[in-house]
Amino acid sequence: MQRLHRQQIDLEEAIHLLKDTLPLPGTEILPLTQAAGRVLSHALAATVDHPSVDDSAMDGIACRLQDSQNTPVILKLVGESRAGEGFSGIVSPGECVRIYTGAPVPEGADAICKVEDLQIEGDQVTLLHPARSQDIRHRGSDFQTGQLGLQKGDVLSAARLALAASMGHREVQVYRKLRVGILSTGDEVIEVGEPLSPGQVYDSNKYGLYAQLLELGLEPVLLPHATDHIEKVKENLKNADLDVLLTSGGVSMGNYDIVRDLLFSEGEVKFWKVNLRPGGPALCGLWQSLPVLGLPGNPVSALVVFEVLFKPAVFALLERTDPPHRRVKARAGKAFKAVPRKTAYWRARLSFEGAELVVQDLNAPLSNMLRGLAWANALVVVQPGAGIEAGDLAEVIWL
Ligand SMILES: Nc1nc2c(c(=O)[nH]1)N[C@H]1C(S)=C(S)[C@@H](COP(=O)(O)OP(=O)(O)OC[C@H]3O[C@@H](n4cnc5c(N)ncnc54)[C@H](O)[C@@H]3O)O[C@H]1N2
Ligand code: MOO
Repeated sequence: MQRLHRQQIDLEEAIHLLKDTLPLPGTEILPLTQAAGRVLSHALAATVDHPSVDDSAMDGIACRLQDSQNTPVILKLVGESRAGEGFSGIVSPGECVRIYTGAPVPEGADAICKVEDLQIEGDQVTLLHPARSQDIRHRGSDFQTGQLGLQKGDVLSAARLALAASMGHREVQVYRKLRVGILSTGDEVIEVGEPLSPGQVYDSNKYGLYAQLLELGLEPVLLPHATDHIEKVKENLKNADLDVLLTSGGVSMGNYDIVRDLLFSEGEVKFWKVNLRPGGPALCGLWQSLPVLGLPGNPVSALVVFEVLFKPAVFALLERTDPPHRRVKARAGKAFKAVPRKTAYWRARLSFEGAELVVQDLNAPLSNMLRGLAWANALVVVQPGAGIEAGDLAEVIWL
């Protein structure tokens, strides 16, 4: 068995080691309708120019700029340019063409006067205000053929999917979703819905982690609950076809901490214990080449370690171009205490007081107090030995 003693490491190092333990998922090609929220595995370049021609930004008339500056002025209407069907002639001096938004600007014209600034009577158009060249959208002014529009690691938001379509892509190549097993351990942990005897607790971690995995765009796989016996755990892992395993419970100093025992006796431990509160006993390693992240059993610890360790590691693995967290500075409404040698992540509530962001403690400091986490919309980051006094500016992760 590997020695049960391990040096505590900092969170940044833990994120790095975990990232190096996770497998890079393969890729798949998806139609745009199935790609929302997925991460691009390749950059995307435009296959067309956008706009594809010089077109009008306004409904109005197209004319020559030099004909239209001394208003009012009367121009002769000689035709029409509609979106999809342009005017085939040339706009000569003193002439104009009716034009609509998105329609090609005809040859000879270099300015647009919008319909609100015109009076049209038969083929006589009176411009009440000068036409503007700025109301022409030039070919390729949004993007040109070959120009990179999206990068590897970009998450496909609504606007990016729209951009992909606009650039001419019906399908995109994205990372497959990692299949992540969720395994709860602990003899006292029972399924919600069953009668609860004293000393038992409902399995909340399973559901919290399930939702966190969905939010992260991964595929959660619920495994049957394991009792505190190593053989049972191994049995549950058979045929599970996983890329990664998240366990909860059984990683601390108890005699029945089976995840810890499994990795130390039969696996390869990458790290055990992180300078973190909550979540100090987090454990990471390989078991039969399966990456395992052992989350502490305490419900707040399990979900916070997912948020501050697992999530950033997945972002780094996929080289996502967005940061895993929105970090802001906020005025502390109350003091937040430091923990010796550990970075603390206190559950808190962030809100605007006037123009200022203020962060309040939720008075639920213990790692079994799920109510506090459920109300929290922020984590206050307190560096070791550097407590935050009421009124100080605090570093905050906005959840
Ligand atoms: N002597 C020491 N004891 C403990 C230490 C330590 O450093 N020295 N660390 C403490 C910290 S910090 C944490 S966090 C916990 C982590 O313990 P485990 O990961 O081994 O978890 P368990 O002992 O199995 O359970 C802890 C706690 O959480 C409840 N639990 C477990 N699973 C679930 C679940 N799926 N849903 C809801 N609640 C769950 C369990 O009933 C326990 O109350 O260790 C400390 N001890
Ligand atoms: O650090 Mo343990 O994770 O609560 O309380």
